[in-house]
Amino acid sequence: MLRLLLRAVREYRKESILTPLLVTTEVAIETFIPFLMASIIDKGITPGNVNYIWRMGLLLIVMALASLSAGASSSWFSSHAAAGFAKNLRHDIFSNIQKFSFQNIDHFSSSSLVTRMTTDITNVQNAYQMTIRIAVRAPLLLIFSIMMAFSINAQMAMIYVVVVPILAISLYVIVHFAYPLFKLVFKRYDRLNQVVSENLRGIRVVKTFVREAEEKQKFEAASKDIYTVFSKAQRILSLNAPLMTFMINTTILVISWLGAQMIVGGQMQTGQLVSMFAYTNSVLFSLMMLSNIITQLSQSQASGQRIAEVLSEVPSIVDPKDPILAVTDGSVTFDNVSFAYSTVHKTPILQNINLQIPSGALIGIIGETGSGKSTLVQLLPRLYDATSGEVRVGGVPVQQYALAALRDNVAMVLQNNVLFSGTIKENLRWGNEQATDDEIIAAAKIAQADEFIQTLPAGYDTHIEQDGSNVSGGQKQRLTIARALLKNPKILIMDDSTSAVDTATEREIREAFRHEMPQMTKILISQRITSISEADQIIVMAHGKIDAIGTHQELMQTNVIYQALNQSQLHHEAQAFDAPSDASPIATGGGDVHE
Ligand SMILES: Nc1ncnc2c1ncn2[C@@H]1O[C@H](COP(=O)(O)OP(=O)(O)OP(=O)(O)O)[C@@H](O)[C@H]1O
Repeated sequence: MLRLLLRAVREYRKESILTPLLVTTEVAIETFIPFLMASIIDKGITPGNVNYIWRMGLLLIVMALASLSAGASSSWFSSHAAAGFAKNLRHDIFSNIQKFSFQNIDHFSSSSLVTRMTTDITNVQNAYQMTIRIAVRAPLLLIFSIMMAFSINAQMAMIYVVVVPILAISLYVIVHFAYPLFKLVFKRYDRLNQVVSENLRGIRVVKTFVREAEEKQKFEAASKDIYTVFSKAQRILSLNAPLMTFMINTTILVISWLGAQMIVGGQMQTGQLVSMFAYTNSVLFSLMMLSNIITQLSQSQASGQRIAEVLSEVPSIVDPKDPILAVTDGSVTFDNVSFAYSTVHKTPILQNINLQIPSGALIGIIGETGSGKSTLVQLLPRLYDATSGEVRVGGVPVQQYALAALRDNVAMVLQNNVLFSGTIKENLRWGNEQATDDEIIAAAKIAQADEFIQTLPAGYDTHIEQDGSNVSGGQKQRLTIARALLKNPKILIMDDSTSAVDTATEREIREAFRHEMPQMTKILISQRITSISEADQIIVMAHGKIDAIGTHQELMQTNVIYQALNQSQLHHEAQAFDAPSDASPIATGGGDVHE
């Protein structure tokens, strides 16, 4: 784990090395100062040697200044190095996430990835700064002070041999119990992030369904969970402070008592006792620092592990060794394909799919919800890879293509596709950065988006808000279709992506597809029979299998599921027709069904 994280030090190596070097200088000078003080007292003050006091006093000031500047610069370098290290870590994680397949993202969940990129990185940044500065300073101060104390009075310094191991063992026990709780805290943070991001993304739905109170409850439960675990961990850690204080006071008491005896017995001088106090303070202070470091590092260890997990996650879908860069046509073959989302829970979502789609065909896919329609088409641009069997596009197994080439040629429009903040033109150019204005308008015309874009005050330069919140559901869908068309793909998949478009406009889109892009294979997934009834072939999916393939007429004759779907939709339409006009869900020409 450590090696993986430390790769992010990179250009901050110089600062990371300079910091401990400066800290060593600081500590070496700092521990020599009490020794000098003792000698000023015993050789200067006690015998009244003013000259000695001046000389040593001056040296003392120089040493104090040197220690101060070494300390200050080490502190500056350490914060600079830690901030840079965190910046690089963030960059590395983000770059790796960009390579993740859907499967990799499913593995972590997006809210957990957010916690890892924010809270966890801040923890590791603090830990790094601590490691290169205080984690060097504390043990050095401990060792140097013990050495100096032994050189002054070995008998008295023996007290450290008792105190240090007692504290070390108690610290180990405390951290041992606190560490698992900190690991748990971060899992709770994931949950909190999930609640918050879900709420913010769905704020309109929350308000429409008046679910604010429930959402608040969900948030409070997640927040309380963090509080409970965190305070339990802190309760264990809080044992640390009284233990330290007890040990410090006992040690000072023992040294005072022993020191008084020795001075009276003539085995020790006053200056030496003063410096022993100073070293005792340093030893105990460094132990306190060490205990803080250990507890802090134990918290950060959980964060480090979570970051390392993301960094070491191998993208499950990558380019092959000698990738094919061109897709020759839009034909599709599924050769005995089965698929399961998780390698752990192996329940197959698709089972033994065999399918041949000729290039340029218009294919409809229908089936009850959860029957595997979206899963089936997601295998084409390799959003997921088949668990067994082979998926071919243009006669070539999809795994043999360069991912960019494959995805440029297999465009997908999802039901809830996303628009980004920027102008309409900028959004459409996601499909093709080089697209001319004429090409953009042509694609928008096919997607039946041009008409409404022209009515907007700034036309194609109209600004789209984040998530496309200032356009209607149907307008958004038409823009995302235009964006996909600009790729000029060999295969266009529309996964329920006209669900919010009224039926008349939807028909115009289909007509435009037929006339303007006959070479392109078009795969339309829909819940509405009217959306796919004109397709060359319709695939009926049920429970992850193909139940039937045929034209609308054939399926109406032979397929029970298709007949049932048709029947229920006719029934719904009739009900809608009978209903009072202001309650009618049937949209009329040009309007969209709002989300
Ligand atoms: N990322 C995922 N991880 C695990 N299971 C999933 C995932 N996506 C879908 N599933 C499961 O796979 C099954 C098929 O889902 P899929 O989205 O392919 O169905 P669908 O026919 O497109 O449904 P709908 O018409 O409602 O969109 C469902 O049982 C669903 O719960």
